[in-house]
Amino acid sequence: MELLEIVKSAMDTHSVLLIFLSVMVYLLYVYRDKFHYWSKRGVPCQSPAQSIVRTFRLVLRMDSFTDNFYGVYKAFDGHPYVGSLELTKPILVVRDPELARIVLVKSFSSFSGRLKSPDTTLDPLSNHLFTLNGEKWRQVRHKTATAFSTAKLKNMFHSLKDCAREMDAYMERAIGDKGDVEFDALKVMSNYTLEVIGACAMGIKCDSIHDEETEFKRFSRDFFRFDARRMIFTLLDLLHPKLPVLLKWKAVRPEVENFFREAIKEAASLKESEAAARTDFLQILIDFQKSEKASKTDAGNDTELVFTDNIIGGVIGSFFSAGYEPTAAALTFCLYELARNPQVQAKLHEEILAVKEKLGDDIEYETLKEFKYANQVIDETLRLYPASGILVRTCTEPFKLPDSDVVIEKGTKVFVSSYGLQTDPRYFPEPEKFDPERFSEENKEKILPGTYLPFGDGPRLCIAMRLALMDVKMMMVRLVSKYEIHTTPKTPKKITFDTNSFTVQPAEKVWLRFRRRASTP
Ligand code: HEM
Repeated sequence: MELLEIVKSAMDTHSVLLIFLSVMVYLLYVYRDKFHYWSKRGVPCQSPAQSIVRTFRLVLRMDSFTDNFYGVYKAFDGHPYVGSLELTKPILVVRDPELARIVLVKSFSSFSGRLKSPDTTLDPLSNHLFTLNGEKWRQVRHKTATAFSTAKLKNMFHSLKDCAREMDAYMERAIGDKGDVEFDALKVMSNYTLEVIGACAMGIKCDSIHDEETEFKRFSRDFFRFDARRMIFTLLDLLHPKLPVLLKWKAVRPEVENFFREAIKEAASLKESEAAARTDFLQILIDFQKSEKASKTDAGNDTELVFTDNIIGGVIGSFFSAGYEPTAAALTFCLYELARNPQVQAKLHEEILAVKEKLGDDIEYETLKEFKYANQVIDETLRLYPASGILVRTCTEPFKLPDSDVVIEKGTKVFVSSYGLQTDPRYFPEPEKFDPERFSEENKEKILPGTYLPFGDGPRLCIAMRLALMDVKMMMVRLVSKYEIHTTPKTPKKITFDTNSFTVQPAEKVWLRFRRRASTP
């Protein structure tokens, strides 16, 4: 029996409690000094027991990441920051907009790290933009960002439209003569966004719209999934950073790694044999690699490439995972809120009719700009459901917190609770109310910097923000122009967050009814 299976079966029994209680007692004894790290520095903090319970709730997937840190945010009202521990390591939770801006933007040089970069030999595909740090991250980010220029986005828009047409055909077939259909919205939107990311990332078809459990779907989900394997990896890493390496424990499962390696190899060899120029991310990364190799040969330089095959694999794999899940969730949450707020949906539909009357039925890249209220709906949705309720940074050089003597030491992780800030009544009155007017032209200006961070902020801001917004907006507008969206008796009254995912995903199925509009032929 594989070690993982043994641990999994153990988790079904009470022995798991016993194991963790023993670990807690052991840790409390061995690391008793470290538990007072923050209180010794005069920083308001969770008690050691609270920190340990919080960490275990996270590792055992009893809380989502967002809720876990939101608990800290709520409990320390009036404090700009809160000390806590990840088992024995100090972490700082930021709950003040100005400090959030300092960490993410103004003092980026002191907080340029995010997660620990995994061992490159043991776990090569785990090295990508989310985990790279320092100069390597800067080089990869700088080059990869060119894949999201306006010209490239315009090209991607054509791929989006092809996928949207396929989606239309799927919806129409499902609705048939009945006039309406009930869908698990996240599933259908995930099928669509995976198809989009396949086209943009590798110029391929994933064949996911027709609802089959394709390998692309399974492995893209698994790339970042917070499953039992990753839970053990996290725990080992927290106990001692060398443990995963010593035990040869990889964050990305070997099957997932092999799948992406093979898929990339196949797509790359197809490109070699094609005459037409390609503009997908993989092609762009391959081109970087080629020019890097050429310039190193010319200069007689044999230093390691930035765009190695492993980095290309990691970037593409992470794009698949980070690309399709949050975009699908954002679309699902938009549709959910539109269904629950018919007056908002009616206003959006009016805007769509007005724009179509002015510019014609076909939505083009330029036309998208006209849908101002659609932007407000998306902005408000991402306020209530940000893809990541916390933004993580690692301190890369000692930093003195403003107006205090507290120095954040190199290596300390800093968590900005974006969900806490975005749902704080001080910054967003009646925070639970879905109100797109908060983002109208005149109200938008009143939003305090550092309180609205759905794509993060600063140099590590989501690299694909413009693509994601274009994708969500186009599909939402298309759907609302053709269908009325309604809740059903099965639609959850309130969204709870999935504890098995790093990103904000609904824990329950979001059932919605799509009814063909009378005016649609
Ligand atoms: C609605 C959809 C999306 C949302 C809400 C979202 C949100 C985010 C957030 C909050 C971060 C962290 C930023 C920070 O730490 O400051 C992030 C980072 C990132 N996102 Fe997205 N994202 C979305 C779609 C995508 C897509 C489609 C891709 C890829 C095609 C992508 C690729 C990335 C990458 C690579 C990073 C890491 C950037 C770095 O550290 O340099 N995201 N995203």
